[in-house]
Amino acid sequence: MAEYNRVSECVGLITLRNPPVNALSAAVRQGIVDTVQRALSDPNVKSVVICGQNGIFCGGADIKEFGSNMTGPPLIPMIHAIESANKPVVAAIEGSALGGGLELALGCHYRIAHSKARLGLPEVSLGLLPAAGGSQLLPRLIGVPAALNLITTGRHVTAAEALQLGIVDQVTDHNTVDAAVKFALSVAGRSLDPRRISTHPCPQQPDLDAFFEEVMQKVRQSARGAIAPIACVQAVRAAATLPYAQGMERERELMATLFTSGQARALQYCFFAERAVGRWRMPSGARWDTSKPRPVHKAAVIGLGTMGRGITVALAQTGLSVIAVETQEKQLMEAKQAISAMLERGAKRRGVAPALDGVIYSQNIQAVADVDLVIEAVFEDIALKTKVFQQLSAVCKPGTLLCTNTSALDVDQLASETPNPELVVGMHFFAPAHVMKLLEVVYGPRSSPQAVATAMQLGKKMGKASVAVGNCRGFVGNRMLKPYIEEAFFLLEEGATPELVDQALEEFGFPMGVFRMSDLSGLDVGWRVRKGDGLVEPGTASGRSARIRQGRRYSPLGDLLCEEGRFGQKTGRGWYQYDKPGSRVARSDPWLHSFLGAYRAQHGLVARRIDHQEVLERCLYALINEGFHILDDGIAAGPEDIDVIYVSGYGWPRHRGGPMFYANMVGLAKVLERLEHYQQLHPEVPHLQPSSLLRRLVASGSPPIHKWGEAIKKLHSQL
Ligand SMILES: C/C=C(\C)C(=O)SCCNC(=O)CCNC(=O)[C@H](O)C(C)(C)COP(=O)(O)OP(=O)(O)OC[C@H]1O[C@@H](n2cnc3c(N)ncnc32)[C@H](O)[C@@H]1OP(=O)(O)O
Repeated sequence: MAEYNRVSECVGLITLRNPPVNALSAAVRQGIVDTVQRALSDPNVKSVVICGQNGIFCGGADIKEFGSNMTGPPLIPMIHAIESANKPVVAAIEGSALGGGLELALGCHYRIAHSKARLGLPEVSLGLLPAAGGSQLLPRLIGVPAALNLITTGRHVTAAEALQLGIVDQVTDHNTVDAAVKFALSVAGRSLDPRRISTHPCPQQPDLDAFFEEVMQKVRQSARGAIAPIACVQAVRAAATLPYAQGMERERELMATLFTSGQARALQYCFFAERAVGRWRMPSGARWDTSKPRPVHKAAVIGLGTMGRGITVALAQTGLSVIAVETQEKQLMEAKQAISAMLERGAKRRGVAPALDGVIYSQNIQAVADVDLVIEAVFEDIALKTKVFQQLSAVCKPGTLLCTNTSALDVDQLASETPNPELVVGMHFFAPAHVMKLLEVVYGPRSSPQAVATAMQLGKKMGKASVAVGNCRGFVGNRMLKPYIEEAFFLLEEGATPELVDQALEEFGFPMGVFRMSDLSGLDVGWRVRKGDGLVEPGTASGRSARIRQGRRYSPLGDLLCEEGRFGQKTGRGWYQYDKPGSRVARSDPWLHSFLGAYRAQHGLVARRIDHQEVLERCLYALINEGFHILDDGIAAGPEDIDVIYVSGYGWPRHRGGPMFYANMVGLAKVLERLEHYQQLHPEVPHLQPSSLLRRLVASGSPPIHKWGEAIKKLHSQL
């Protein structure tokens, strides 16, 4: 797990070998301890180089070990032994040096990095802090503000930035190990005292108390309830104020609290879930590892409204050539300007040239004749989309994949209007499409595995968290959102205010509660959908019967606000009021409160006191319950798919792992009991009726989330 060789006669070369990322498993740690000892005791060795095999230095501690009893030598004494060695130790950093990997490098006396390497202390994103000395060493090396920035955000820096910050001593474009060996030879015999970071004083920070108070306030605000960023600040403060040994003790104490926390479990679950969704599978048995994607060199986007523009940018930024089609001349001109501006801004941010020449604009759908894949993003109207699909089928070369960016329409129905339904999939982007991480790849019963594989691969290229899901109304994300929003409306009828509901959800960790979100996205969006579903009626009727539509409880509150022209931020009024249309600062609106009072009186509803717990239970458990229906229906292959969708596209707080992980943490029996409780109180609300899968999982002993897949298979086979 760590190989030892002597090179250039007097350099001991230690190579970490633990594919794919040389994580510091027990065996690797043991290997390092043994090989360092060997190098230090070999009189022929004058200096030592540590590197990793296969172009990656080290991805840090082995995260898979965290859930089990840790064995093998601990990291901290291992790193201290390297630092206190009497021969120079040089880290040769290729690929990544992350977390414990960077801490290992900080224990070395010198660091040489390849120009393409990335370095960072991302422990915070796993609910932890750099507790192998990173929180104490990095501030001593690069100063408190820079170290705080890296440690509290977990961001990875390039080799160039690492050099500028003083994390590495040299950057090379050539063979890093060769450069490190040469360097190691050049420093052999030099005094190592100045190179031992733990002995450095932490650079002075003026107005220390005020500085840390301000940092803590900012971090608390952005953490939205996450505890690790706060512990990271506390640990760095210890580095700035305490001698090294005491700082290390503080680091250990803080880590002890984080290590066993539910948040750390949630965040580590997210890490693996994001990787697991790439291993997609369909109910037909088709899978990621047996389905070969088609090459996509040239793509097209049809319809250049907000979504089409974002999709064009996302595609062009991957280096594809894109034909962007919009039939309306004025709209095409506006889109061209907007897309160019987005590409320029993105390129500036990433320090590259904008891919302006990668996009060709056309008013004519014939221009897409030779593309490999088309993404249709026209107005959400089935007749219009059907017409576009028929045109595309006639125009495109054989084998072109036809993708629709619908958020609600039936992908299978569209597919059935084309001669090659196997080439049709949904690619459901989220606005703004070039920014939002999530992509739902929607397959119908006739979509070919190759079409799904191609869309998934393209999503990955665009940097999206791409999740393959089955076709149903709202797919996964929006289908689960519906009961969540409906419960929020019902809570208003029963006595809550938008402020109360939003506060409960924001304290839970959502960036915005239901109503502030609805004001941002526009109340008219849902109104149009409800009208299409035949749910909207004139608002004059009163009483309970006026609030039962299509046999179930219905709240017309959103419709009534739309009838008043209150569409949210864009009209300056919605669930809140705004200084002017387009303004973003929501203020409580007395009009809305009297409107709610009048509405309750009209319908004979008596307002009661509603607390945060009820808001959370009703909104979140209704959403989770729909998640169980989705699993039972086979629309999502596993709970990880649902959780990745919610964390990357719907603002579910990552430190709570996603809705299904949250249900697992709360306990399935408790979720079931609360749903049963609310269902008894609200029998006319079907979405509070516990899903049969939830009942069956509880009856089978509430298996932990990583065993749900197995349990679901078993339960289905018993049906
Ligand atoms: C205390 C805590 C300490 C001391 C720590 O060190 S905590 C760990 C800190 N390190 C990290 O957070 C790094 C995590 N890894 C990554 O960011 C990336 O994997 C990478 C940048 C190192 C490489 O990225 P990429 O090439 O895209 O590869 P994948 O991300 O797809 O990973 C490949 C497989 O390796 C598994 N993996 C990655 N890192 C670790 C790790 N530290 N421990 C265990 N396993 C790791 C990853 O899960 C992939 O496997 P599968 O899940 O696909 O089976």
